[in-house]
Amino acid sequence: MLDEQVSEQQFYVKGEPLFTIFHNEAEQFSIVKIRIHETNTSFEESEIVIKGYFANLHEGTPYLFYGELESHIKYGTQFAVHSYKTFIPDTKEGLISYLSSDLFYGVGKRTATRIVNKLGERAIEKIVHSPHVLNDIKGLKSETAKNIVERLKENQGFEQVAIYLAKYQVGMKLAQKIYQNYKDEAIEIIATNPYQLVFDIEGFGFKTADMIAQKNGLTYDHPSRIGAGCIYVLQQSAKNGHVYLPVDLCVNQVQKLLLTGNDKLSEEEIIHCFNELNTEKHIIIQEERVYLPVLYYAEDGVASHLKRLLDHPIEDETPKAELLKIIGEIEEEEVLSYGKEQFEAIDKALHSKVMILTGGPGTGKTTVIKGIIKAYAMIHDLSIDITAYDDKADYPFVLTAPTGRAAKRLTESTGLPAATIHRLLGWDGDDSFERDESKPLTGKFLIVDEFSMVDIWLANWLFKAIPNQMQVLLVGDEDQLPSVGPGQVLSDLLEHKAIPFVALTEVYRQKEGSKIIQLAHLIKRDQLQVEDLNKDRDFSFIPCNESQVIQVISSIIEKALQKGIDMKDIQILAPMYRTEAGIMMINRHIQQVVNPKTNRKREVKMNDMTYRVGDKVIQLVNQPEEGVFNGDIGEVVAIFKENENVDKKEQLVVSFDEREVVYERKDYMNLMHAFCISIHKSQGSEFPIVIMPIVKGYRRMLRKNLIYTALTRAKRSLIICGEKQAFLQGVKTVDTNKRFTSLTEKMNKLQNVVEDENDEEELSPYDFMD
Ligand SMILES: Nc1ncnc2c1ncn2[C@@H]1O[C@H](COP(=O)(O)OP(=O)(O)OP(=O)(O)O)[C@@H](O)[C@H]1O
Repeated sequence: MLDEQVSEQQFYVKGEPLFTIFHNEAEQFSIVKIRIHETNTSFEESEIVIKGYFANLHEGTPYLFYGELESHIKYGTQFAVHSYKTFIPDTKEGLISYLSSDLFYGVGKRTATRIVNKLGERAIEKIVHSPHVLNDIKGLKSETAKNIVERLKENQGFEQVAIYLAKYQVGMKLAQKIYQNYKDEAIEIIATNPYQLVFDIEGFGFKTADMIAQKNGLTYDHPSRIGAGCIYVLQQSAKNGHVYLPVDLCVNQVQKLLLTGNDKLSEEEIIHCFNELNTEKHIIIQEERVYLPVLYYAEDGVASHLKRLLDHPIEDETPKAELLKIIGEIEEEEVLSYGKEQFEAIDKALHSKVMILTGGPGTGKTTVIKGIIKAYAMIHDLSIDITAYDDKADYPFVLTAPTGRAAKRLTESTGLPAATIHRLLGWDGDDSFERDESKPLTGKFLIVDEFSMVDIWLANWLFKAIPNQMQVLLVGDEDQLPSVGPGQVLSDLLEHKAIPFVALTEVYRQKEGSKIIQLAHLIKRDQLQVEDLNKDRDFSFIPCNESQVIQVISSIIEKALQKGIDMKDIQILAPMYRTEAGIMMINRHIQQVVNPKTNRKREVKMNDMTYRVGDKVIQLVNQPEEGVFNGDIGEVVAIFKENENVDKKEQLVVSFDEREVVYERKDYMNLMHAFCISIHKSQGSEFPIVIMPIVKGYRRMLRKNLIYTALTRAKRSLIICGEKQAFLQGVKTVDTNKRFTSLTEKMNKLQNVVEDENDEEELSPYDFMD
């Protein structure tokens, strides 16, 4: 008979986890095999599969699970858990094995026995209420004693919070953050004012707060609800790229969001609440604009750091004649003659504190970067060879780009070391960096490639870390998609006009006969005609309708593989995930073509996906501790079963360029198949062969900058398949979703630039409403 820890009306299973069969990290849903110690159900075997939303279950620790038996056609009898808690044993043996379980680091059987001998069967209660009782245990280090108390408190408090939140589908990670933030008051705060969590806990959404509030009877006009609604609206708009929202538009969106049946909040009520949020610094209202503070200060930071840099002009001016001589020598070495724009770009970059270089594909951006580096080195009598510097911190050139692939490309094209911006700045894996004003970057000349991908937050961190004396060159293609994160830093800086810039327009690669480049520039200049889609050496358009697209892609790939082309060199790019010809469907079919099931190849299933050895996969989140980042592409090279490794866990090993990363089942969702990837994820990368389906079903996404970005990823060959009409319509559709940003204006103010009134677009907030 169990003690009073078990409520008699409920079915329970008391037992210890043996291993996890399935774990969904996002939802914290797990299926776990349990060794049964005791149960009041009719289940008679010694082990059972349980399922439910759990906080961290420790193998070997006894738990009490409440719930009910369920019978599943395929999986047999399972126990569906409604709630659970750690089972604290009250027998001497039970307590000893509990205290020596892996829950309490550093406590072995001997120490556990000493604790129980000394404190008796109510040992846990005594420790939690009077931790000093552990002081007298022989051989127990004070650090270990402290750890025991913390784990006990944490485990009990945290479990309660996790159980409470599991009802609302809030996962363990978030529950953990909430518990850390509020400790013992967590449940009280969640129940009485869940909206508070939207302010305090990153990742806790308004919708969840609203759900909890409704269950707990909070009214629709609760002041915290309006505040949380406003934060939610601003967070959502940041996901769409906006740095702020005009007050009118924000009020309107909050009003829509908070509409409950017939209960509509008045504009006055909402504005009143906005003013309070502003006073409490949860939002910033300025000039009829509403900002999230983090974005407001990021924008301010970019403007003021750029001003700081521009206020420290370059001191040595190289005479024109000397520069001409130097550039002439470089032309000889490189066996080319710089075009007029290219010469201007080199000259200006050498004489400017900060310069922006833009240009489409093949206009010579890389050629110019190399020219600038060589000329700078010659003027300042410096070596370009990094091995010539004993201390790497003395190396004058700092090359960087926003993604790993873009940085790698920069290294390949210049022959110089380049790193991602995150690595350069020493990212802590969360929300800050090691490098800033107090520990700035070292070096003399900073070159940032693919700058169109840099959002306002990252730009702020980057500019913050640039010391006064460093020269800066920002390189990008303004016609590409803007950054995924909020802001449009490159185009805002170009609009500001006070930073020197050169736009390269003459196309050099076209001279080598590239149809891809020609198409890119025709799209850029809005001159593309249907005849331009005729077949060429490096381009073809295969007409087909939406239902045929996957079949067509499959046969293109089959033929390519027969010709001996490596699948690594082929990349399918599509704009949408879930349509008939979307990324998910394409991946599923292409996996059959490229890497079909065989008896020899191991595979694992995860929801409706099967990962097989040999599959091409893409990383979906940043995992800096493993050295893999969102967008990295790799290959599944091994799959291990639980009994094949010391961790006793199923494992999937992916080989990325230089490293192998081991994924446990709970991490599989950080991966996806990558035979086809989204155009957004392809930014900053290039592939020898690109296959690009374009059909009317993608209509919602087909925009000039999206198609342009996809097309310019192809290095050697581009195959488009689909509907010509959809393509032609897409390249004519300009992305009118202007982002609300105020960087240009802030820079103009700081630098006293008078705005040209004719430049102001006639836009009102209502242009942005659905
Ligand atoms: N002035 C020049 N004379 C002759 N060839 C040139 C000149 N400038 C560039 N090229 C050649 O044109 C091609 C494209 O140049 P580069 O790679 O520098 O352009 P890019 O703008 O960096 O292109 P992408 O963005 O596509 O990488 C290269 O083969 C380069 O050698």
